[in-house]
Amino acid sequence: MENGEMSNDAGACRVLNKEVLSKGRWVALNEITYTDPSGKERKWESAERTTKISGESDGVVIIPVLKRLLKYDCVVLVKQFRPPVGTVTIEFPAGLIDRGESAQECAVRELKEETGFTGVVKHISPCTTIDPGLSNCTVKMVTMEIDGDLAENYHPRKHLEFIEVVQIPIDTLLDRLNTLLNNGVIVHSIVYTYAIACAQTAKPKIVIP
Ligand SMILES: Nc1nc(=O)[nH]c2c1ncn2[C@H]1C[C@H](O)[C@@H](COP(=O)(O)OP(=O)(O)O)O1
Repeated sequence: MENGEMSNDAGACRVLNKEVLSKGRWVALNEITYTDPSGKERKWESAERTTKISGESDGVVIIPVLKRLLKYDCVVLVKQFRPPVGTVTIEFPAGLIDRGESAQECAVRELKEETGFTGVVKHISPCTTIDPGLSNCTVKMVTMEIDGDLAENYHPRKHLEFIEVVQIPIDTLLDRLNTLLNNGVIVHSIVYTYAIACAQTAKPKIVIP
């Protein structure tokens, strides 16, 4: 490309520098200098977790499905007060990966801590971005199955007292989330997206007249 010629190639964008503007115990505010698709130098303010381990996901988000004999499959969600939004949220169980821990180990530990359930990991996604306009935070989405007919899952005892566990049949998830939203709760986008996907792919119920 000739000097001064415009390009719209996002692949040509580069981060040139990252300056830490402020650093707390958990989060840092960075100013990133980068080149836009036309080659022009620009700045971007960005948050970064101080717990970040280079090359690793910051955390896991777990999609736990509770299966019981003769019962509808339920998705297991957690309800808790979140200071940044100043209200109660409905989220998938989630947490930060500890140093030396795998995503699989983290998911099993966090599910137990937050819900009391013992689950089996079925699938782990690659690193996915959570809010790329705001931060470089990444998570692996971990699908887990909980056998609700196992004795250890009859009366699950969670370790975190301020978290409420909510079990919702998957075929009613979108409706139930909308009801919760009307009552002042904020639903995490990942949960809402999952609910839309479930609703849009659900097989129509057969009604026998
Ligand atoms: N952004 C944060 N600010 C805090 O003041 N404290 C934070 C932040 N992120 C995490 N934490 C603390 C709170 C917990 O004691 C630990 C672990 O959180 P974890 O359960 O792994 O993750 P969340 O479910 O997303 O809170 O870190």
